[in-house]
Amino acid sequence: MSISFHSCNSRILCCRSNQNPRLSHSPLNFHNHLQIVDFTSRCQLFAVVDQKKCPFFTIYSKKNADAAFEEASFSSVENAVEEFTSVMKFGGSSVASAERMREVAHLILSFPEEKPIIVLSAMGKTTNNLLRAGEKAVSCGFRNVSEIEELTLIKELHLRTVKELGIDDSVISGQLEELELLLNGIARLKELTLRTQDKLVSFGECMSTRIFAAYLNSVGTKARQYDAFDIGFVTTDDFTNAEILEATYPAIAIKLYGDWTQDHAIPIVTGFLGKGCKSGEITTLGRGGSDLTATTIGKALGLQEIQVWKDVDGVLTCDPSIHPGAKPVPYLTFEEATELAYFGAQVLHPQSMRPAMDGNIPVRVKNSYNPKAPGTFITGNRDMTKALLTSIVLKQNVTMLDIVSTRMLGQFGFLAKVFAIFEDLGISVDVVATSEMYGSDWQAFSVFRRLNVNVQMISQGASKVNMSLIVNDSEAEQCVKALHYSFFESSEVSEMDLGVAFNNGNVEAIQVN
Ligand SMILES: Nc1ncnc2c1ncn2[C@@H]1O[C@H](COP(=O)(O)OP(=O)(O)O)[C@@H](O)[C@H]1O
Ligand SMILES: N[C@@H](CC(=O)OP(=O)(O)O)C(=O)O
Repeated sequence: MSISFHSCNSRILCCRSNQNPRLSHSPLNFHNHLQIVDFTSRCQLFAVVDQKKCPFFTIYSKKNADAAFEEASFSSVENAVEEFTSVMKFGGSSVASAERMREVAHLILSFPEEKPIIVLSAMGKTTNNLLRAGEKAVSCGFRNVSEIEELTLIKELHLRTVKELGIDDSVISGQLEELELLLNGIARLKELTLRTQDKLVSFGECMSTRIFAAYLNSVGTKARQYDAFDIGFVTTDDFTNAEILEATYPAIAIKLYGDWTQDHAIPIVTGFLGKGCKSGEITTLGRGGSDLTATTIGKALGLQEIQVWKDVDGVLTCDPSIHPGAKPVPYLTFEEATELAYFGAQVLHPQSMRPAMDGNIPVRVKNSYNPKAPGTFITGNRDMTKALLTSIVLKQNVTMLDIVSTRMLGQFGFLAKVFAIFEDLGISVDVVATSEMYGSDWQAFSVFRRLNVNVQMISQGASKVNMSLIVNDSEAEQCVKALHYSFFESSEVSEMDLGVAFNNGNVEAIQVN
């Protein structure tokens, strides 16, 4: 068996949903976790949390919750919370300065009928600067920590912002002091573990939310800041890439609703952050994780809509930094959005659609710089009759492995053995194309033929929503532009424009990623 490695490839992906039957998501059944107990019109929320899974985290043990239920006649209500209508997440680019924060505040207050929960990311590129500061602290010597350029940038941005917003810097002075102390510790230890890294980056969201909540209060809009790790965002202890645990949903519903009923104030919640269920330490949900924070809150509270505010007019037909001609995609299904995110569309966090899908809650991707643009509306399913191609995603620097063996013919378990090796090495496999013998009899693409580009592999996703094509890295961006022109810019567009003729003759979906 010979194995050859092709490195420096790119995987190109255009995503188009086929007419999938409506995905049946049963809305989250609160009544497994959360009983609404109606005591003489006062509504209390009880959560039954498995203490074994989250030892440090107890709301009610099953026993005393059951006892409470027996005492009270309770009526469960459809939505756990009537009070909140939506969750609005604003990414780093939307809150990058004092001026942007003012714009976002104005945007929120321009929907008086809404009762939103706000999720914020760190300001601008603060997360990247925190990571770089941590890396420098490992080797700069503890006497030089205060000279780290990125630390200076972070301090200047946040102190300038509070000054320009007219709020007292005591809102973040403690955070900045603690940040410098942590960098000193990293410098003394000459070590930056993933656990420490999560604590380090958490300062970004902790500061942006404190500043924003203080600003809203200063302009007369009552707001309350929350660190997600303190209100029940319970995760695995997989630092830098933690997964949210089920216990999160009832916990945050209780906390946010409970506080609201005591004292109405707009919740301003840190995106991206959680707390490890065993360690009790701060974790992060993976880069771009604030999207997941927002959809988790949407599901937990059974909200009507989840809004993800970015610096682009929604999910676009390709990355605008590759092709400025990219256009907004008006509608997507959760499945399409997940595939696009998974295969590299930076615009959404790969895991973020799951809570929205589970709770069957629509997601709207909007542009905080151009709020009048309709954006992209993501739901369980959509009219596919006119859809030809949805979007093109490019994921660079993937490695393609050709496995050729005459002994593969008719052998069962061959691929299982191959994947067991990948599992042992901790390598995730994006796409697979198999045939009983090597190579493929795919016909060429007219677009690629015009570019004289050799497609090294084609693979259709199991979901039939996407098709991946492997080409050389050096040719990838021109392929994206040419495909984008063929499908989204030239007047005559047909499936045969791509000159695609697959074995089975039908073009379910083509990913140019
Ligand atoms: N298909 C796509 N549609 C929209 N944006 C995309 C796409 N692919 C990549 N992007 C990039 O994603 C960016 C928005 O995502 P992100 O940086 O996470 O925004 P934010 O920080 O505001 O949450 C855009 O500025 C754009 O450059
Ligand atoms: N600040 C974190 C979390 C996040 O989601 O940011 P943004 O919304 O700017 O993508 C990051 O940079 O990954």
